Amino acid sequence: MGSPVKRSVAEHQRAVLAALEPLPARDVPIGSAGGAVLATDVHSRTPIPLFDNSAMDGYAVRRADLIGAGPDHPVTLPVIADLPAGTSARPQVGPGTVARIMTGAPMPPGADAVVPVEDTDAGTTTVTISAEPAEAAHIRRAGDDLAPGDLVLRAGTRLTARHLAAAAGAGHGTLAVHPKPRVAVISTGTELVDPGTAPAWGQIPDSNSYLLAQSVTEAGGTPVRIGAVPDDESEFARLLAEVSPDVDAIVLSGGVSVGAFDVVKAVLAPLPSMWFGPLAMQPGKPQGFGHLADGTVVFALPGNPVSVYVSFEVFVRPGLRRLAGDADPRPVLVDGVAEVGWRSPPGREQYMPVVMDDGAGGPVRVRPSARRGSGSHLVGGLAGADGLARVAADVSEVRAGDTVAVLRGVS
Ligand SMILES: Nc1nc2c(c(=O)[nH]1)N[C@H]1C(S)=C(S)[C@@H](COP(=O)(O)OP(=O)(O)OC[C@H]3O[C@@H](n4cnc5c(N)ncnc54)[C@H](O)[C@@H]3O)O[C@H]1N2
Ligand code: MOO
Repeated sequence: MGSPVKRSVAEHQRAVLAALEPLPARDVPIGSAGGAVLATDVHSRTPIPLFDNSAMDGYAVRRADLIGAGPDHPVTLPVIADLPAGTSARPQVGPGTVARIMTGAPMPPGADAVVPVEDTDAGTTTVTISAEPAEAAHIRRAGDDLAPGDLVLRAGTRLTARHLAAAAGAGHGTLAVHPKPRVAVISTGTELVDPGTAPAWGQIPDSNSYLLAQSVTEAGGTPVRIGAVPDDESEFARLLAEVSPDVDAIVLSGGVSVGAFDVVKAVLAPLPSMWFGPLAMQPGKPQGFGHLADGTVVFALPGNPVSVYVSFEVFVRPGLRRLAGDADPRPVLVDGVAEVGWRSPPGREQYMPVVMDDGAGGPVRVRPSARRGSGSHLVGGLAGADGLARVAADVSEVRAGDTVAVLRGVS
């Protein structure tokens, strides 16, 4: 049995992204659009502000009535209306009169400035004003911010709180977004038990389905955690058929290597739409990717927990972000300086879980987070990892002081 040629990490990442397209856009209420990627440009439907309005609680006045007013020359005028924010009244403010006005209320016709209440005696039938307002004082003009038709948000924006506020202010109750991918998570392995239950001899807790479900959430998807299933081919095939109509993607762990009971490979490798093969990567060597006959995307990851974490960050997260509409979902790496040295297997691109020390303004410093390095079974050490240091396939040893590329994890 010879070793098949290994695909590089970059080739596999390209193959994954090339096979995926953003999910078709749909209109959703803006209250549900947070975190999604906008599918179309959004323009303002109205001017912002919508109408000239007061920036202060005070009095809408005709400035000409108050030329020369001051503490030593107070001017007393009748109050002809009371205008709270939200009023539909539009009283005419004639010469020698004022209207009491609150912040956000529309400026009444005839008035051309606002005097803050602090510069008055706060009267309600007549008011004594002891300041001369500047021209157009404390008026917020219609369209100061945006004119109708102005661009508010660009297609491709991942919507955050401030984007939603701008869209709402511009008159939009719904937005066209790429939906969040729904992603089923299934762990395969007869040895797996639910965490917290006592494992019998030979059994271990299923950690992968929890890692993957939470990773899907953190990547902006909606996880459907099925949990652990035994290595039974017909049961596994039935489960896939049952789950796939309800989801956009399925992330599997385990059963993709060359073992005698590798159920994922046994059931899926015969499909022409699935690719299986070794990657020149450590950890994460055996992988599968493709889709089921109904189009559901499948990521088949190796079972070792660190391999699952690394494979998610390098392939699955970018893939899910592509489904979610991100134009360039490839991971962003930063430079880090190795605090200690470690070994890397020749011919495989290594992803070493590392602690990242951001330092005080200096370069990021990194060191392996697990006592025993990048072993793919070291699930305990994952908890201390802030990111993954990438070591090129042709490098067999990282020395203290070397610069490595680091993929920062979700914190
Ligand atoms: N003869 C060979 N054996 C192996 C090779 C190889 O090239 N030749 N590759 C090794 C590498 S590298 C990896 S990675 C694993 C991948 O194997 P599988 O994807 O088939 O995974 P399993 O055998 O099902 O499990 C591997 C390991 O991970 C544990 N595991 C599985 N699922 C979970 C889970 N949900 N939670 C926690 N731990 C899990 C499982 O018990 C095994 O210890 O193959 C190597 N072997
Ligand atoms: O590829 Mo395996 O994930 O190295 O342990």
